Amino acid sequence: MGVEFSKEDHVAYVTLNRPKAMNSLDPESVTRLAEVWAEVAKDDNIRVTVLTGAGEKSFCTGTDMKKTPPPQECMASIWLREGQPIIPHMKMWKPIICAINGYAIGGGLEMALACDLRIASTNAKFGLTEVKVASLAGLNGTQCIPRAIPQAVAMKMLLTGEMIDAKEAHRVGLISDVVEPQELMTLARNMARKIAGNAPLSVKAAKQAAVMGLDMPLEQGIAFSHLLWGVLRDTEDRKEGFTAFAEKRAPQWKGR
Ligand SMILES: CC(C)(COP(=O)(O)OP(=O)(O)OC[C@H]1O[C@@H](n2cnc3c(N)ncnc32)[C@H](O)[C@@H]1OP(=O)(O)O)[C@@H](O)C(=O)NCCC(=O)NCCSC(=O)/C(=C/c1ccccc1)CC(=O)O
Repeated sequence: MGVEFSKEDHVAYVTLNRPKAMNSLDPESVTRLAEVWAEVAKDDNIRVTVLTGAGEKSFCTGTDMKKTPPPQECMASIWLREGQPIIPHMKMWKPIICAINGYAIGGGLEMALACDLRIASTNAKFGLTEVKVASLAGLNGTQCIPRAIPQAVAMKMLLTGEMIDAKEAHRVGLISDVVEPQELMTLARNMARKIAGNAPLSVKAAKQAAVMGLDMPLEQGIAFSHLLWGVLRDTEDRKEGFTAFAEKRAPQWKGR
């Protein structure tokens, strides 16, 4: 199976599973990913997702260039019917952690950029290499990489197609943590459990405020954030959070 999907303790694990092809995305994997993200979005038991790749060499090297023929349909009809194939399916207020276990190239790095947290193993390498194969980092790369890291480094990556290693990615802030390959999933699981242990509506609101606020002037962002706080103010979970603190016990979240 090109994509594995499992759930444990409010955490979903999505694993790209074509290690012999560096976990590149063939058409079947793209279709399956859309189904998996739809399930993640609608399952109230899932509070956070870890996206990773099988094996130790590669997270994902983007489009499977050997198994992806040009579609028979013209772009206009595809675009006006369903839009983009990958990133829109990842749009949700539940956080996604990308555990990058090797190469994150082309569409692979673009998927990582669509995640909220990026952690990587020491052997990871990052590149938007589409210009080397006469294509474009058109899933989100041309827009998200200059917003994620300093512009000079972003433009160098976009225009040369050169890769950067995990140390450099950490230095420029593309990833938050770098660990030895054998420690990556432990870190991902611990991070996911920490997030899943927090109040689910608060976590979603924090993501919504941060993501939507990035496109707003500061004053509007702060006003939006305060209104979101107001939305949470009267929830059962907020009362439970304050009561549990006073009673020195762990809170029991209901997600309402
Ligand atoms: C990652 C590499 C640098 C690794 O090199 P290495 O020498 O270590 O290993 P290889 O022998 O090269 O790889 C092993 C095995 O895997 C196959 N492989 C690797 N990547 C791909 C791939 N992307 N497609 C198909 N097959 C792949 C490789 O052929 C080997 O197979 P074998 O010979 O054993 O049968 C190196 O592999 C490398 O450079 N890979 C290509 C990375 C790349 O260029 N990625 C960008 C792809 S384009 C893209 O992602 C796009 C996304 C997109 C944008 C906008 C809208 C939709 C999609 C652009 C697009 O689709 O147009």
